[in-house]
Parts: sequence; C-alpha cells; structure tokens
Amino acid sequence: MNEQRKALLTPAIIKNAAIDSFKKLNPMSMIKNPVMFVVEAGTFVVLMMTIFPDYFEARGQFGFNLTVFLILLFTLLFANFAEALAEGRGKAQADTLKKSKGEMMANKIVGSGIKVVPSTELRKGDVVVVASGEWIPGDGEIVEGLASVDESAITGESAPVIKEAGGDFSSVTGGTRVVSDRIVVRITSDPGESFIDRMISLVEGAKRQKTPNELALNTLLTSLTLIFFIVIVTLPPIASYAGVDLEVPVLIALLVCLIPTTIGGLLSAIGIAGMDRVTQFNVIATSGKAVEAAGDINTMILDKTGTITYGNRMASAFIPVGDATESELAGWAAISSLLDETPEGRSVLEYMRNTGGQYSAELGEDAVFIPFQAETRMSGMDLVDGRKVRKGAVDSVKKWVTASGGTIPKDLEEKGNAIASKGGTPLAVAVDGRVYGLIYLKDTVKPGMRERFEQLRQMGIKTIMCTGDNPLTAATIALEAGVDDFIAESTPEDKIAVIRREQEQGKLVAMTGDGTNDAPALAQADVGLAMNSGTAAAKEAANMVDLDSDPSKLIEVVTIGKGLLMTRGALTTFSIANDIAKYFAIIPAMFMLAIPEMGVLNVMNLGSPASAILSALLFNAIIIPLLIPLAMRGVRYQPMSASKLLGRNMFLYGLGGVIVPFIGIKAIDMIVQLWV
Ligand SMILES: Nc1ncnc2c1ncn2[C@@H]1O[C@H](COP(=O)(O)OP(=O)(O)OP(=O)(O)O)[C@@H](O)[C@H]1O
Ligand SMILES: [K+]
Ligand SMILES: [Mg+2]
Repeated sequence: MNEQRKALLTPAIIKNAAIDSFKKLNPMSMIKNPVMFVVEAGTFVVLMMTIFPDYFEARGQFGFNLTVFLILLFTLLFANFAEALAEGRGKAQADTLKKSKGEMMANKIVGSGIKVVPSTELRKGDVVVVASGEWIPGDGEIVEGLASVDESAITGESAPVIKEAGGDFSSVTGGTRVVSDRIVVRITSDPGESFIDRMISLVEGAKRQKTPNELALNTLLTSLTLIFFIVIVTLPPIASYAGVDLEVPVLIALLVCLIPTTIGGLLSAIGIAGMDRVTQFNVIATSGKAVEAAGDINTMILDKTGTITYGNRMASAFIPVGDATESELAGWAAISSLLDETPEGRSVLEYMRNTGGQYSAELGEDAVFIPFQAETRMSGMDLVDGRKVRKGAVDSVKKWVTASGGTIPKDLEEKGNAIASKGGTPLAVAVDGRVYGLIYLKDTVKPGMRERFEQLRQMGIKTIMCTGDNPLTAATIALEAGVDDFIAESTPEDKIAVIRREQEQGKLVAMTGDGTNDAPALAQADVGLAMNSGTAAAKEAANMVDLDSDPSKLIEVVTIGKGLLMTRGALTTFSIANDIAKYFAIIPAMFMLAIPEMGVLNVMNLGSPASAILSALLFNAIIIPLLIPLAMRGVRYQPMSASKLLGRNMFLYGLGGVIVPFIGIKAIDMIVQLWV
C-alpha cells in the first residue's frame, strides 16, 4: 500500500485520466467551473460554424474555424486531464483499500456464548473476540486484553503495534490483524461508517467540496470572465467603426485568450493534489479546508506525553517520604494500581514484578476501583475495610490528604521536585490521611524535537506545550524540547481555553492529541491532528488522522498546506499576467491592417492577424499541460517570512507570466506562419 502511494503516476492512471478527460466534457460537470464552461460554450459555437458554414455565411473561413475549434477542444481536454490525473491517484488508493476491506467473519459474544457472524452484520455496541491470526472485523475499542496488531493494511507500516485496553492505545481499526494474544473489542461503528469506509470516500474525492479559499478565487475568476465577455461583446461595433470586420470565431478565440483559463483549468487539480500530498505522508485529512488552514497556522498546541516525549511513562523507582519505608510505599502503590489499566498503572505492577516486590493482593479483593480521570488526576481503590488508597499528581494527592485531615510530610515537596526537575512525573501515594511516598514515572523527550521546533519558529509558528503534568516537569521538558511556551496542570477545559484565546486574537490554531480528554480541543482547533493509535473519540473529533501516529508530522502538514496556498497563488498570478501579455500580442496584430498606426504597438511583429490569433490560442492551450507537473507537485515551500515570500513569488510568477507568453507566442507564430 505504501509503495503504491509513493508511486507517482502509473500508465494505468494516465490512461484512465485520458479517458476521463472526454467524459468530463459533459456540460453538466463542466458548469462547476465557470471559466472552462465559457470555453466549452465557445467551442460549441465554433464547431457549429465549422460544420454548417453556409448557415453562418462562413464558407471562406472553414480552415481557420476548424483550427480554432480543435485548439479550443484541446484546451478543454487538457484542463480535464489535469483534474482527472489528480483524482486518479486517489482512486487507485481507494481500490487497494477496498481490497483490504473484503468481508470477514466475526466472533460475536451473544449471551454467554460466541456466535460467528459476517462482519457486515456487526453494529455499534456489539462485542467480539479476536484471537491471534484473526482479522479485526470492525472499528472498536479494546475492552479487555492486550495484543500486537498488524496495521499495515491501513498504515503501510509492517511492524506490529501494541494495543491494549484502557488508556490512549485502546482503539483498533477494522481490516487490521491481530498477530499475537487475544482481545475483546466493543465495536464503535456501524457498517459503511468505519474508518476504512471513510478513507475510501475521502481518497476517491467523493465528498470533496470546494474550500472557502477556492470559492473566493472562483468568484474572482468568474468576475474576470464576465468583464472580458463584456469587453469582447462591445468590440465589434468599435472595430467596424475603424473599418475592421471581426468574425465570431475570432472573438471567441480572443475571449478564451483573455479569460483566466490557465488557473481555471488547473484550480481543481491543485486542490486535489494538495490533499493527495497529505495522504502520501500517511495523514488522512477529512477536508481540503483543514489542509488549507494548516498552511496559515500561527499557533501549534502539542501535548507533552506521547507527543514531545515517547509517552510510555514507566514506574522506575519508589521514593518513600516521612517515616514510611520503601516496601510499605511499594505495597500501597501496587494496591492502588491493581485495576488501573492505564500504561502508568500497569507499569507500577510490572516494576513490582521485575524487582520482586511484595504486596498483599488480597487487600484489593472486592474493593471499589477509582479509575484515573484527567480532572481528579488520581486513581485508586476504596478497600472493603474502609481504607481509601490513592495515587496521583502530587498536588491533587496533597489536597485530598489535607481534606481528609492528614498532614503532609515535609520532604514530599522536595522529593517530588527532584523527580520533576529531571523531567519525570512524580505520583504521590497515600492511604487516607497519610502520604507514603512517590512513584517516579520516567519518560524521555523524542530525539530531534529541538530542530523541529526551530523549523516551526522560522515559519513564524508559535508552539505551546499543554500538559496535565506538574509545572516543574512541564518546565523541564519544555526547556529540553525547545517549545516557546507551556501550560502545566491543564485540564481538557484549559486546552480548549488556550485554543479559544489564540483564536480570539485572530490566529489559526493547530493541535495534536490522542486521548479522549484531547477530543474537545481537537474539535475546537482549526487543524486537529489525531493519532491513529489514539482513542476513537479523538479520531472522530479531529479533522486529520496520522496513520503513523507521529505528532511531529503536523510540521509536514503545515508545509504542505503552505505549499498548496502558494501554488494556487503563484499560478493565479501567472495566469492573469499571461492574459495581459496575450492582449498585447493579439490586439495590435488584429487592427494593424486597418489602422497602420497600431503597428507601433505590434512589438512582437507577428505575421498576420490570423497567425497572431492562432498562436496566442495555441499557447493558451499548451501552457495548461506544461503546468500540470507544477500543479501536482506544488510550489516548494522554504521557511521564510511571508512578505519576503510574497515578493519573491510576485517577481517570479508575475514577471514570468508576462515574459513567457511573448516568447512562446512569437515562437509558435513563426511556425504557424509557415502554413497560414
Ligand atoms: N493512572 C494514573 N493514576 C493516577 N494519576 C495519574 C495516572 N496517570 C496520570 N496521572 C497523573 O495525572 C496527570 C495528568 O495526566 P494526563 O495523562 O491527563 O495528562 P495530559 O493532560 O494528557 O497531558 P500530557 O499527556 O501532555 O502529559 C499526570 O501528570 C499524573 O500526575
Ligand atoms: K486565457
Ligand atoms: Mg495524555
């Protein structure tokens, strides 16, 4: 799949695009693109005049009219080909995905037994068992167990990933395969609404809608077309006053040369190719709007654990406080974690196993489990004998202990800070009014983060790290990773508040996240990138999903978004500059014979009015396929300030847009003259 994604253009894609170029001549589909629709209407008129010359009193112009018709037809086909080519790659991807989706059987839990049913019969809320070697029959959340899952069907990555109940790595995708162990999965999507289904309709472009930017540009292009239409309609009376008789095909050719056909023909291909470039990076964007917004991002919000750090916060030491002993602390830490399925909770028990630590597991029998919540920042157990055991953020545990009448050992603060200043997360362990000590959760900053944040700074993007962790750990990690700002002890509400605050200042905000607690913020952000490894809620709320679960990919997405906006801007500038140049190429040549004074303007010294018109029209058609590679690949973005970039592009594509047609039209004219 990955290989296929990378393959740029296969002969099959090109062949299908060529066929589609003819299908797209259908006026009903053409009308969506007003500029090209005008070209099509003109093509039809010239065709009629060519076929029925007597009716239009155009017998003498048969050869010229036929040539104009053919060039116009190719103008349309070239534009259609650009769009079809851009769509083709998505369609090829969709076909591969459909293959990986084929029907499979599911072991559905019914009552106390298991019933084998086709995956298409599964509904939201059904619970299935998937054992080693079996395909996961639908999108879902693991409710029990741990397994390694081969997700290559959707991610292209061949190394299996660990998926486990509880926490941020519990979601599984239909069409992926369990390669070891056994899991119980609660299905979270109805047939036809699964992740793969959505991916298929996305890459197929079935749901593609014009983005606000595209709509605005379309309005501009349509207005320009209208203006030139009026200019052309009023031209014959003026010309006949000067003694020049303008034939309808000449007027149509002139109109087509003047309206922005270059950008009109490539606009949709640019948008589709932009989306496709994101897909090449294994990021699925649910809308073109999100990709565009990524190009204008001012602020980026990242969470700490799992984004900036590896995120496998693992217990690595027990540090007792007050007069508690290490084994007392370890015992209570274990009991508080007996039913805690989060990676943090499990790591405590694993650490006990690895170090041979002892604890009285029977204390936990029939106890009430208090699951971890981002709001309370604690988890634990209420034992049958009435004792309450808690572990959690030092601050939260302190409050909890004080509220139940306990006192805080003097060395808690200092020992907690010692862990935090190393970038670790201290979890305090307490039973009723007594704090026993700290669990040292270790986590490491991913390599290369500093360089990536430096890149973002050069793009003018501010980075803010948001974490539920304490301020000292946050500060240490923030410094090590090189983010611009951080917010510690943040609740899900705080994350939304930060995003809103930035948005109120007129900024566009991007955010990455993987947890259910990130979902509201992912929805609020202009660009929300969820990790494929994350929870279903996070993926649902976001407008992009990274199949590789690499949050730093937001940087690539931003680069692609900027490239998309720049490509559109550059080709619009080029197209309009082109049309101005064509005006100066054709008009003097047309009036030269009747008004010899116009000869001064005929700087290009084109052969005859007929060859001038045909050359300009031919150039107008050829420039479209010549620019397809640029439209598909995109203008490369280099980190620099926006004004510098604008200046450079205006120079390159504006000036280039004026000069290139003069050279091109002159060259074509020299060839055309040979047989006109
Ligand atoms: N299983 C757990 N039991 C008790 N406390 C926990 C547990 N997991 C985390 N905590 C505490 O709660 C705090 C917040 O954790 P949470 O995972 O919500 O952070 P977050 O908001 O996702 O931020 P980030 O992922 O960037 O660290 C942690 O810093 C830790 O002190
Ligand atoms: K044009
Ligand atoms: Mg988190």
